[in-house]
Amino acid sequence: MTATALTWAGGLTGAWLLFSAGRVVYRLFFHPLARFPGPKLAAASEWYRTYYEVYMNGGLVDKLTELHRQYGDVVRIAPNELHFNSLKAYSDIYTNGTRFTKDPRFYYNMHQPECSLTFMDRREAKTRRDILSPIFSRKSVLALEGVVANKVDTLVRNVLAYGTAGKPVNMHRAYRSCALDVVMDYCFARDWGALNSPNFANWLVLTFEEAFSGVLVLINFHWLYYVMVGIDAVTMPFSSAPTFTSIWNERAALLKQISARPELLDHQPHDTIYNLLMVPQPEKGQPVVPSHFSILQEADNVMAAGGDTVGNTVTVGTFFILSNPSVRDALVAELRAAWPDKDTHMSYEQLEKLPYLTMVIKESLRTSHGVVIPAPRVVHEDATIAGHVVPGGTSVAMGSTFVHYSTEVFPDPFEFRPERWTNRELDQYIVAFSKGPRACLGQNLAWCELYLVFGHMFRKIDMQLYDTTLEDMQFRCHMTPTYGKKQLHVTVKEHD
Ligand code: HEM
Repeated sequence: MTATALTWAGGLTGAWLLFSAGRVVYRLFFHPLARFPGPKLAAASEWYRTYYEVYMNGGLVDKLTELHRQYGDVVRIAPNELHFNSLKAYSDIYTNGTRFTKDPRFYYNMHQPECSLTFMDRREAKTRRDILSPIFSRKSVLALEGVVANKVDTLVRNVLAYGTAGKPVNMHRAYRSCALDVVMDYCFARDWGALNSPNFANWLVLTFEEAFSGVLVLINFHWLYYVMVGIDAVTMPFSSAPTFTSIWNERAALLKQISARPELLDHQPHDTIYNLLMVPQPEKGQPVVPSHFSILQEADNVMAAGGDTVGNTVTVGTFFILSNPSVRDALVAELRAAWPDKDTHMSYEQLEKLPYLTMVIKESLRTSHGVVIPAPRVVHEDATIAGHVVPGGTSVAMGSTFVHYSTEVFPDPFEFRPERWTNRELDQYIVAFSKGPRACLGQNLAWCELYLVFGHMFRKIDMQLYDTTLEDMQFRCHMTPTYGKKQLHVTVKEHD
């Protein structure tokens, strides 16, 4: 290197160091959030949050619990971000009437910017929700209940086969296979067949298992996405193994066919999301058909949103029911009394009327949390959240665990106690589906799945925990909770 080049390099490094030091001083003393409590390192740099999210492998939520104990109900967790811990704050941030929008730092970096989950513009988000809502309405779910019931029958049959063979079953994968098969059929009229894969180890179930643990890495180091796409493009021609890209390509080909021959939409076994997305609906704000890129992203989104979440809820619920004999006995007794002959049909609407089953499901949602990472929202103009005046431009959030473990409403929050739900006032504190204008769009479908899976599994199968302890249910806080490698295993035999 020549002397001139060295001088330039030294000068640029010096300028960068000076700029960085000035920025830290600004953030610590002059930034609009400087008056909020929290660790100085968090106020100085985004790397603090990244450290806990990525290097501590989904450890941010545990750290936030510690920080709230130290600093109170609001903590500055990054130069421009606040995290809250109070019931009032949750309602101020997320419920109806909020004007806050999704934070691009988080949602844009998922690299799916044109789907219901990630639209940041409120109008675009509302339009897409209005378009998709009919397929996820209670009416549609009841009309397509057979799709769900069919997968649940396969789940029960295939799980029982392990009992006949005298082998334990990986229930976490069995449940996630069921949820994936439901979403594939319900949204795309496609028989995916994950439930028929040996050991419930379908490649897509395994891929999601890996992908959910990696979401926070991708959000923090978003350039990695392009590396992954590049690797996929180079390796795909030499491999016959299916990937996300192959599903994308297959769907893209289907969209082309539908565009050329819209009558194909009438020849599916039942309506799918394409019936709603592939036609103009000006009255709902969709004057023209969205781009294929956007429709493909939506397809990926519902596929991801519907599998892991339902699977986690039934896994966690099953573990706690089996660990608490009094809960299991009460649930089985209720199901037997209402459904003496298990070979007769039992519908979603009949199961919904069972009070103990309903309380078990609510407790399972509370202890599995839905999306566990605090979902960040941007405050555009100065706003008051739980009595704190928050300057416009700030990113605010509150994770679902902070509601679900609040001792104010849930005494002994780490205990699995379905009876607590006899108090219907508590229903407002189930936030597994989030709340307000961006709450889960698929929650009617999710409730139907939860009733049918819990109802049929516990009426028809006698399960015992196999080599699974409370320790295996400890989760890391990635986007959804992710559990250890051992996973929930049970031994099974048929109930009479
Ligand atoms: C127990 C099951 C489920 C839970 C706990 C759950 C939870 C959630 C949560 C917490 C959100 C908000 C995420 C955020 O604010 O970033 C969400 C959004 C969403 N969920 Fe679910 N979900 C479940 C099942 C499903 C199913 C079965 C589907 C559809 C097949 C679905 C589709 C969606 C969609 C499309 C969104 C985006 C909504 C928007 O941003 O406007 N979910 N879900």
